[in-house]
Amino acid sequence: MNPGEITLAAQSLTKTLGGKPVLTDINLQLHAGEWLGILGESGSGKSTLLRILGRFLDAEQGDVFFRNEKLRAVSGELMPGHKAIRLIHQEFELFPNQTVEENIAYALRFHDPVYKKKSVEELIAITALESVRTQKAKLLSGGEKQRTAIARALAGQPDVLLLDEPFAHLDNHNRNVLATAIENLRREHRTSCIFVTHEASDALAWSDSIAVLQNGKIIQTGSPQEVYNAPVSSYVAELTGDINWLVSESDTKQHYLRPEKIRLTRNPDKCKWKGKVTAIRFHGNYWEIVCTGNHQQLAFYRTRPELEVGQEVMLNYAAKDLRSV
Ligand SMILES: Nc1ncnc2c1ncn2[C@@H]1O[C@H](COP(=O)(O)OP(=O)(O)OP(=O)(O)O)[C@@H](O)[C@H]1O
Repeated sequence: MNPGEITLAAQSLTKTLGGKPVLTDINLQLHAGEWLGILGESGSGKSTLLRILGRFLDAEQGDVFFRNEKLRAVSGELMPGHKAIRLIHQEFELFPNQTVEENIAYALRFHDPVYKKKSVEELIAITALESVRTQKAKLLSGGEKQRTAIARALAGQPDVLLLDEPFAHLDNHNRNVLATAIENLRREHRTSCIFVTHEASDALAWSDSIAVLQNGKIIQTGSPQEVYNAPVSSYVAELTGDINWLVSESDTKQHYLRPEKIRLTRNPDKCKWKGKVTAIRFHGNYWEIVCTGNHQQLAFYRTRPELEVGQEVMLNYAAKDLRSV
């Protein structure tokens, strides 16, 4: 597959479930090797969209294209799904009484034994499953089950991987292991992927591009930096990270400042906002300082605990960082 080639595309997809519009006029393009994150709140239609793209569900209107070829309706196929597009559900659907190796090998059952053995080894290494390779699937942790499902899907050498909330319910250790597996995947397999998540930090960290889904509509697409730094609405601004809204008497626009753009200053000439510290919250690798002044609240971050509740602070920020929507 050529880099830049469009692997999977959705054109004007519309879906109603239980009489309710769940997806409206969805247009998407996934390029070869690209990771597209679909970011949306619970109920925004993410799983439904993945099921349509993975060929498990038909849209009422619109089409799905794989390498420019319009795919036939799922209802007209003997089996749902598509060989080149692998959807990994949140339930993983492993064989519970088979080991990790056996679950992966099952996907390679039509290959010769030498290739099969080599592929299983490679996939176990990529997904960091060495320590549980002989364990039955039913005894695996959620993160291990998920990586086994990813390894098994990769065994079929799909062009597109569809991941439903890959980071949900993972503890920090399993998140880091999955992160390493994803990095291996991107480097060694160049697999294209669409993953859905309700966590902005995951979408920002793992996507080449992001599509924001709100009530079944894509309201913004762009690189993680574009979506974070130039959100199209207050909804996207708040969905993608912490926000301070600043009231302005001079216009009707909404102005905001990301907390990481705010600095402390001792120089009254540089002070743009004055207030008192009202709360200090420890987040492990940083402190969140909440201040109140002139009937407004503002939060910013510090890496050292040098402030106290009740202390007066003067704050400064660059004019370009005061954004408006
Ligand atoms: N079979 C169905 N019948 C009726 N409504 C449905 C059906 N399946 C999903 N829905 C509704 O469609 C909407 C979108 O569901 P979907 O599972 O796609 O959202 P989601 O963004 O993946 O949510 P979550 O993050 O909570 O999994 C929800 O309001 C859901 O209740």
